[in-house]
This record gives sequence, structure tokens and C-alpha cells, in this order.
Amino acid sequence: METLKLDISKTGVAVSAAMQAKAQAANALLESGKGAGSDFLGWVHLPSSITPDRIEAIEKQAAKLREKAEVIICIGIGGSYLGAKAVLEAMSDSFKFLHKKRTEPVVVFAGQNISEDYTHELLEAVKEYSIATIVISKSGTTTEPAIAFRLIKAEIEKRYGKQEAAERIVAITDKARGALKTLADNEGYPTFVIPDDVGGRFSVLTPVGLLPLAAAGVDIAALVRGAQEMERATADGTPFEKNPAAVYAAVRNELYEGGKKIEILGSYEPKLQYINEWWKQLYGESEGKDGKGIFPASVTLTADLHSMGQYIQDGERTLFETIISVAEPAGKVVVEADGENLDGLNFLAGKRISEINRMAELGVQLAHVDGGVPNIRIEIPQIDAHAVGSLLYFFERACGISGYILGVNPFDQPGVEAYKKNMFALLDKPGYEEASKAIKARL
Ligand SMILES: O=P(O)(O)OC[C@H]1O[C@](O)(CO)[C@@H](O)[C@@H]1O
Repeated sequence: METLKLDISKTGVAVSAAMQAKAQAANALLESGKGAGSDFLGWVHLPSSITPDRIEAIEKQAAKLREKAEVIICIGIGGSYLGAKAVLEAMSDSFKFLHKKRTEPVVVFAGQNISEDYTHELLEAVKEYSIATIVISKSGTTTEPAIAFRLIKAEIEKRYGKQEAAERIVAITDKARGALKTLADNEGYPTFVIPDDVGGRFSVLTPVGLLPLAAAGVDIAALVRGAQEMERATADGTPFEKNPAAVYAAVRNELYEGGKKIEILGSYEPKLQYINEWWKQLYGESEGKDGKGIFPASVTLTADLHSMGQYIQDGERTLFETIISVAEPAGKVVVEADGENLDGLNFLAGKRISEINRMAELGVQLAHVDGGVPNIRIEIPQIDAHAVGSLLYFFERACGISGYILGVNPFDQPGVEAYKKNMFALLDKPGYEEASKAIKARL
């Protein structure tokens, strides 16, 4: 079954033979390990390396948490948060909070900000519920999740005692290093490992994404199956035109070289909004370096046509857009005829909402193309775990290829350290005394 169709016919560019060759060479580098950042290529064959045993181990741990807790607090930031959040949102009923009958524990997120109000509201909200937590940090030292974990750990220990806390806290971190690893070992928490060679933004198919998703009741085996199929479809040796990841990577680089510096990822399905956020980290951290890189932006449609539509249609012509289009909705809603027709909408009577949404999508596509915004279209058959798994791996593979075409190391992120140094200096972290004086003088 084809899980993804890529249409580049409305980009206005032809992929040159030279760009095709670069994409093929870049894809080969991902498998030969001879490119920059080759210590971080563990994600390339990750889907096919996931055995049924591994899935079972994750599901077993998830079942324990599900049994104990009505609310599971998932702590992490960046790649240790966005993958699980993105898939969970995509898989969830948008109005699950209104449903009286709950069959699954509620998974909420923490440690992705340092907002006191968010933290306070979370701690208040969970007072009435039994809780457990999954704390995720590859480095084990990231400040935001570390603060959240200190608070949630204290709350769990206060309620259930230290011994039971070790049944309600699961850590996902590096196999040997970092404060979280030390803490988890000391306290006897069950631990899952983030492999050394998988960077945070490529880790959604490790326990980082799989455990929270399994805890929320997502079919992780189907998610992995979708990714495995895409791993095969994008393997080195696949002819260029048959490899959607190579084609996407090549087209976006053609567009970039032609002056299109901003890519807007959009969808007409609001539950894919966090896929956009996950994608922004994936591409932003991978390509935005050495003074280069397409700026990844996003919209949710049709909502943002009424806020960003003007700029996209008419503003500076440095944009192109990539639309994730969903072929089949899961539910059915039809517009009914109205005897009075005071709203003038009877011309839509008998049509499904998805048909109207599709016409909006096609109309917008042509309007934007006419306005000078090239359009890439990615169609998935429906929103389910299998299709989403396939989509995630497609984007990862294309990101690796695209970064190599651009000539950067797609697997490091040196730029994110600058803010951390300033923050530690401002907070008087030991070891930052000199920097502290210097930065305070600048305020
Ligand atoms: O899993 P960790 O080590 O807490 O890192 C979280 C995120 O922070 C970053 O390292 C950036 O600071 C991201 O690359 C990463 O996804």
C-alpha cells in the first residue's frame, strides 16, 4: 500500500540532473556513513531494527503506567517532546476532553517551557488524579525538563512514597551519561535508552516517542510498520524519481537556490498542527547553520488563510509551501439543505465537509501558485498510525538528504548553546562567574 504521494508539478521548477545527482549522492552518504555528523546516523535504519520484542517491552511498561495512573506527565523538550506530542495530537479526537467516558489515561506534557503559570496550573490540575511520569532527556542535563522533573518527582514521592515512586517514574535517557541517568540509577527507576547515534530530533521512533504514545493507547506497532515501509521506499539505490525523500529534498534545494528562503508547511487538518512543530525542529536545527538554510514556518488551514493568507498571497516572494493533504477523513459530515437558505449556502447542500475542504485546498494552491508561491503537495491516505509513521520517516530521510545537499552537518546544533550560556550566567550558575558579571553589565 502506498502511504505517501508527492506532487511537485506545481513548484515551477525542474530538478536538474546535477541536483538529482547531489540528492542521490547525499542519500548514499546516509547509508555509507561517510558524510558529516556520521556519528548520528542511527535513525537511518532504526525502523527496520525495531523488533517485536522491543515493541512488546515498551508496551509492557506502558501498560504498567496505564494501570497506575489516570494522568501521565511526559517531561521533555525539543526532540524529547515534539515527536510524541505531534503523533498523539494527530491520533487523538480533537474533543477528547469533552468525552465523559475515558478509556485511556490522559497524557500531558511538561518541561517544554519554564512558565510558572503553566507549571502551577499543571500541579493544581493533577491533584485530583493518580499520576505517573515519563521523564525524557538525552543529555540528562537540559534545564527546562530538569526543573519540571524536580517538581513532579517531589509531588509523586509526597503522595506515594519513594518506593512506589519507582513504580510511577520511568526515565528515558543516555545509556551512561548525564544527571538523569545517575538519578534514575540511584532511585531504581525503570530506564529506556536513547541510542548514542540518534539525535533528539530524530528520536521519535525510539522509546522517546514510543513509550508516551503506547501509554496513550496509540498503536505503536503500526507506527513503526509505516516507518519501516518508508525506510525501504527511500533506501540508497532507489531510482531518484521513485524516492519521494530524494525528490522532496532536491526540489526544496532548487527552490532555495532560486531565492525561496522560507518553507511554510501547512495542512487542512488541525490535528496535524504539531506535526508542523516537530518538522520545524527537524529542519530548523538540521539546516539552519553556517549562515544558510531554509527557514521552516508553518500554518494550519483554512484558519491561517484569514491571518497569514494576505502575506502568503502578496508579500515578499521568498516563500514556498508544502501541504500535507489527507485523502480520506475518518468521520462523515454532510451539509444539509435549508428551506429558507438565509445564509445562501444551499449550493453546498449534499456535499461532505471534506469535499469543501478539498476545494479550498485546490483553490488556495492555484491562487498561491499564481501569486508566485511554489507548491509541494504530500498526500497521505488517512490520518492513522501507519500513515503517520511513514510520514515521519519520509521527513527524516529527506532532511538528511537535504542537509547534505546544502553542504551542512545536518546532525549537530551548536547554535542552541548561546542562549543557555546567557541564561546560566544570569542565574549565577556555579562556573559562570565571569560571564555573569559581563552579561549583567549589558542589561
Ligand atoms: O533530550 P535533551 O538532551 O534534554 O535535549 C532536548 C533538546 O535540546 C536540544 O539539545 C537543544 O538544546 C535539542 O537538540 C534537543 O532535542
